[in-house]
Amino acid sequence: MKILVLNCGSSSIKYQLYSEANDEWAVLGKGAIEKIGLKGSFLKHEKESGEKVLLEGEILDHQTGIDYIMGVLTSERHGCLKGLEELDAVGHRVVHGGEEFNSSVFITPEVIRKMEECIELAPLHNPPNLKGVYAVQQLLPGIPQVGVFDTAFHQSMPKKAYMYAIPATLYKKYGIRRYGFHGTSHRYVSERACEMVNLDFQKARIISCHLGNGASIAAIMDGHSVDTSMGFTPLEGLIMGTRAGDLDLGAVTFIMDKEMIGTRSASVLFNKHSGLLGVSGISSDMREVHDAADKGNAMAQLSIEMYNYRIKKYIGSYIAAMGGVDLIIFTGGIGENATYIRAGVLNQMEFFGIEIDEDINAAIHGKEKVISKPESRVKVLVVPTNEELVIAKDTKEIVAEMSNR
Ligand SMILES: Nc1ncnc2c1ncn2[C@@H]1O[C@H](COP(=O)(O)OP(=O)(O)O)[C@@H](O)[C@H]1O
Ligand SMILES: CC(=O)OP(=O)(O)O
Ligand SMILES: [Mg+2]
Repeated sequence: MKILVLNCGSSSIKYQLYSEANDEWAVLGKGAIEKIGLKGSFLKHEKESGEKVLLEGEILDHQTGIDYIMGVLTSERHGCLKGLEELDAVGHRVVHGGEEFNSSVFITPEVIRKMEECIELAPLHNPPNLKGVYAVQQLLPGIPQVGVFDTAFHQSMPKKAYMYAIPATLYKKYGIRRYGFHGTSHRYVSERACEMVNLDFQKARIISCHLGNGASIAAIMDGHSVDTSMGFTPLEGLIMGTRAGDLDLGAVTFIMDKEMIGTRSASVLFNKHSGLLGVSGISSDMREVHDAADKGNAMAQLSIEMYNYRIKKYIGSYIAAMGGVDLIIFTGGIGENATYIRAGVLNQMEFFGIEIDEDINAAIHGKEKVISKPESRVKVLVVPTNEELVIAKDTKEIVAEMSNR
C-alpha cells in the first residue's frame, strides 16, 4: 500500500510518503513546504536515499502547495511514484476534533461537516487541515482519506480534569472545556517507551513531555490520557516558542484595557509574540535562545529558566494526580535534542525517585534511549516522536476496515 500523510499547518505543509507491505513500513520521500502565501516560499524534499532537494516557487495557498508536493513525488528526477494513481490513501493530521472524535476516522462528507464545525474551536489550525482535505478531493477524487485528531487520545480525561471552573452553561452552550492536543505524539511515545523497558502500557503511570514549537505534557495512566496541559486551545500550559502558556486571566483583561486592543490583537500577542520569543526578545527557536544565553544574555537565560520551571511544576502536579510515576518521556524537537532542557527540568527531583545519568543525557540527540541511572526508581527516556507513522498506520487500518464492510 502507498499512503501519503499530510500535516497542513497555517503556513506550512509537512508530508511523508509511505510504502507498506506485510506491516513493514518504508518512507519513500518526505518534506515540507514553508512560508505558504509569503515571500520566499519553498519546498524541501528528501528522497529515500537521504538526498535533499530545494524547490523555490510562488506557493500562494494550500491547494498550490499540494500541487507542488504531488509534482515532486511524481517528477522524473526526484520522484518516487510513477503517477498519482499509485497512491492508495491519504492520512491527515487534524488538530481539533472537539468531543466528536475519540479515534481516527474515514473522511466522509458528514465527517467534513463536523470538522468544519470545529473550526471555531481551533481557528489557527483546523482551516489549513481542511484545506488539505479539499485539495486532495480535487486532485484525486474518490481516494480514501482518513483524519487523525490531536484531541482524540485525550478524550479519556475525566471531567474533573477537563472542566473549567466557569459557569457550566458555557460548556453546554459552546463546548468550553479542556481538549488537549499532540495526542498522536503522546500516544506513540508512551507506547514505544513501554516497549523499550518492557512495561505493560495498560498498567503504567507515564508523564510525556512533547516539547516542539508547540509544547504540551500529558499524564497517562493505565493506557489512557488522564490530564494534559493544553486546554480549550493549544495556548494553555507550558511556555512555547511564541505562546505564553498559563497566564492569569486578570492580566489578559488588564492588558487589553490598558493597550486598548481587541480579541484579535490579544490572540496574536499571546499566540505569536509571547513564550521564548516574548521573554528573550531574541527568537522562538530554542537553539538561538540557548546560544544567546550561553553568551551571557540575561533575558535569554531567564526565558530558559522559566521554560524548565514550568515543566518541572507540571511534572510534580502529575505525579500527585496519578499517585506516582513510572516513566517520564521527552520528545519533540527540544525534548529529543536539548540536553540542557532535560537536565534543567529534572534536577533536584531525587525526592521523587528521579535521577538522570548526566553523561548519557549529554550524549543523546534525537534517538531512543533510557537516560536515567539504573538505581533511579523512575525511568526517564528520550523517544523521538513519529506522528506521521501513527497517521499512516491508522489510515491503513481504517481503509482496510472500510473495504471489508
Ligand atoms: N539540536 C537541537 N537542540 C536544541 N533544540 C533543538 C534542536 N533541534 C531542534 N530544536 C528545537 O526544536 C524546536 C522545534 O521542534 P519541532 O518538534 O521540530 O517543531 P514542530 O512543533 O514545528 O514540529 C525548535 O525550538 C528548535 O530550536
Ligand atoms: C496543537 C499544536 O500546538 O500543534 P503544533 O505543535 O504543531 O503547533
Ligand atoms: Mg512536530
